[in-house]
Amino acid sequence: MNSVSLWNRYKTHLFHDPETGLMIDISRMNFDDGFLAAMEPAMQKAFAEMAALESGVIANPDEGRMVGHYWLRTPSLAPAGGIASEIADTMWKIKEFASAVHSGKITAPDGRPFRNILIVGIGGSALGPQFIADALGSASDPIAPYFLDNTDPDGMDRVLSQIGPELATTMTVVISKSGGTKETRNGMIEAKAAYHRAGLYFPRFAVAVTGAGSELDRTATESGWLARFPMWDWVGGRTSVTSAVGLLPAALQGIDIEGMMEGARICDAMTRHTVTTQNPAALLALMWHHATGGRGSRDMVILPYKDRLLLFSRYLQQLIMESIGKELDRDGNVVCQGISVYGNKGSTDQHAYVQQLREGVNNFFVTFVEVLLDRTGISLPVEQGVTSGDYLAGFLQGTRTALSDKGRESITITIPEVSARTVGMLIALFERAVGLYSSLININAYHQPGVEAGKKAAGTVLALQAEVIAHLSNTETPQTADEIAAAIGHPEAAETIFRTLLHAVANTDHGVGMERATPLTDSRFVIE
Ligand SMILES: O=P(O)(O)OC[C@H]1O[C@](O)(CO)[C@@H](O)[C@@H]1O
Repeated sequence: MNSVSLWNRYKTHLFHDPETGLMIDISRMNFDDGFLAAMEPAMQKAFAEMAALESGVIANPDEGRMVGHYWLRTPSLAPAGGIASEIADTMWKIKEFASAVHSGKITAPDGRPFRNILIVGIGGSALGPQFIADALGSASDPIAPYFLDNTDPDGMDRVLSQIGPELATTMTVVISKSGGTKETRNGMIEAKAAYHRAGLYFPRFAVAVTGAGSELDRTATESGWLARFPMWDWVGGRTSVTSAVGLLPAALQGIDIEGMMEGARICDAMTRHTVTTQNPAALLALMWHHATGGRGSRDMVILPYKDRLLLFSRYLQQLIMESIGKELDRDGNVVCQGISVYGNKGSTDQHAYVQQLREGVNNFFVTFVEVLLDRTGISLPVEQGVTSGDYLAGFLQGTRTALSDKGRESITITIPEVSARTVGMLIALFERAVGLYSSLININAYHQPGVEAGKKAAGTVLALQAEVIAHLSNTETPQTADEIAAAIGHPEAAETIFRTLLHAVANTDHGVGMERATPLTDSRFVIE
């Protein structure tokens, strides 16, 4: 297509919301004239399903749950039963708590103001808070955020040593919807031990965000933690960023949570529109369908040209892949759906993998995120009449054109600036796009049965490890993995036992030693 035709296509398909400045450009997606019309009945069905979801039907039938993240921004939409007042009360409590911390009404036990928060959580209980903290944080924030989002001991040591003696003025916020996630439980135990080593009484520093009656909730109640905030079963982990999960850490950090909620609310209203071309989330969902054939045949590359949006792709990776990546459709057919999501930021990635995007395997579509405002204040020229920001904008346009010239597709989302409002808007935009797309491909976007398999298998490995250690404790003869497996009655588990013992040998915790052999799998293990 020549540049005049492309310009016409751009003008025809550009979505622009004058109130927020949000723009969605789908002109560089190569759908043909009939595509939108052909998809219209399916899209209308998706709108109807979305309206039913928002009205409180059981939209997640496998778990028997309503799906209510949109209510968080507009509580009046919630069905009767006290949900609206719970949402409002929690918002009020978050703001009160944060302002009491900022004003010094709530202090660390030694009377000094809290200076840091250590957020312990994983998946939806960490990715949203991390994205917001990085996108909207600044050096002048009253409180600095740190995260434990894994059960990696060295990772935890690194974060705790960064905090160092400031642990005495660090509040720990443990976030887990289920309250039983092992990685988060382990992070909490390690954090608690760090306070103990520093002579500090953990409950006076600890806050929980979790479901009522969960294991974490019970721990927090019984130990008298500083505060508890609720999570509800009608909010999914990956859509929980506008609940206490995302709002509490953000409010403590000093981020404008009202602005974020306003942005999300405005976008929610915009994406309820049932005229497809006036609904930016519907346009995204349709483009995903076009690009991937509705079967995930291409990857979604998220390329924000803004450092502050670096973590957006990681956040979206869970939102999209945990929602869409399903073996079965809603009728029980095996469909193995999904869209792979990756990305980082431009122009940095132009010096990494964009070479392949332009010339290599064409198995992706790009979603550029463009931010019009370069920085607060004016920029210095890096060349005659050209700023660093001009370069960033130029690189985005250049890459978009270079890809398009080679028939590689892209969507461009434009926002005026990175602010609490636009970040809230982006979050709501993709939440809705995921919901609409899941209707188009007939899958339940709100459960995650596949995650359970890995958790169960890990439990089996740890139970086996305990048996192996107990067995080795009762024998002085070094044994191979095969011998141990036979001796404990699990001959089928020799490989798992071998791998578990290699890990045990590398660490001093269990006192396991190894007599190396060739091949390595014939090595013998003993407790020394
Ligand atoms: O908040 P929780 O219950 O600790 O769960 C953390 C994450 O684990 C998952 O359940 C599975 O990965 C996610 O859906 C969720 O965001």
